[in-house]
Amino acid sequence: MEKILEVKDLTVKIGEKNVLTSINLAAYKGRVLGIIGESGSGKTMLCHAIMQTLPSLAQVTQGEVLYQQENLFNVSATKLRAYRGRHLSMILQNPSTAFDRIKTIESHFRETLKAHFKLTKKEMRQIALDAMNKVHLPDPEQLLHYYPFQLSGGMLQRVMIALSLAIQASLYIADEPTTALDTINQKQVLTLFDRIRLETEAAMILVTHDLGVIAELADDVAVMYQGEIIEQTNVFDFFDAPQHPYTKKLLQARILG
Ligand SMILES: Nc1ncnc2c1ncn2[C@@H]1O[C@H](COP(=O)(O)OP(=O)(O)OP(=O)(O)O)[C@@H](O)[C@H]1O
Repeated sequence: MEKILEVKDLTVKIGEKNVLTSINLAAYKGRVLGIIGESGSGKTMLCHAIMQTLPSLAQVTQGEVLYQQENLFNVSATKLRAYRGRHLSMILQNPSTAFDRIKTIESHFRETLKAHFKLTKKEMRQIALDAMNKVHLPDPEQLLHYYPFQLSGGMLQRVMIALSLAIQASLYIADEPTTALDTINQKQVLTLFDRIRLETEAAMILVTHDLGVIAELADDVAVMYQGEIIEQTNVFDFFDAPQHPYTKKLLQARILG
């Protein structure tokens, strides 16, 4: 298995409080790592630490985030920006915040592609159309002229995924990507992630509250509790042989629920 990203012994504080304590995890090519845990357990902070977008109050007191062997805490801001747009892709819970409301969908594709590749307008247009077709957006030609506010949340989520596909990101970090969507769109987005993982062999980190999402997509699971990973295992052992009392409780709650 090819390791794309590794977090080593990472501790992050806000004030006196450890929001992340000694986190160790890895994301592998073609595999989905599901991160599950209750509200406030540090899942979003971990995504921010990986993307190097921690709030300014947060202080990294120890540890590393290694992308292809390079510690992201030590790379220059320019290189980091290039990595972020090109290799590490964050799929947000609320897609509307990721778009500029005064720019068309085509402008978003152009800006993203221009930042990383030398392409003609025609080539960029074709890449955008191909990516939108892959995520089953209806009438991509027409959509290129639309503004973000003219699209539904589910469609915007798919445009965001299409943007990551267009640049061929090698790691997708999705923080509760389906929470804001209705059931039909949730299902479509999950199916899409599964296809992307198979077709592109990208690594994925998928943060969720939802055990159903874990069951459907994850290959490996990390359980977070109060800023720590308390259990990390493959998805089969997670459901069939949970070790930690908190994990057992989490699974029990689902059976009862
Ligand atoms: N800007 C901030 N300033 C201070 N503390 C923060 C800030 N953002 C988050 N925290 C704290 O960091 C801890 C981890 O929060 P985080 O948002 O990562 O949890 P989470 O597991 O993603 O929760 P949720 O599932 O509700 O999104 C929490 O105790 C939270 O109160």
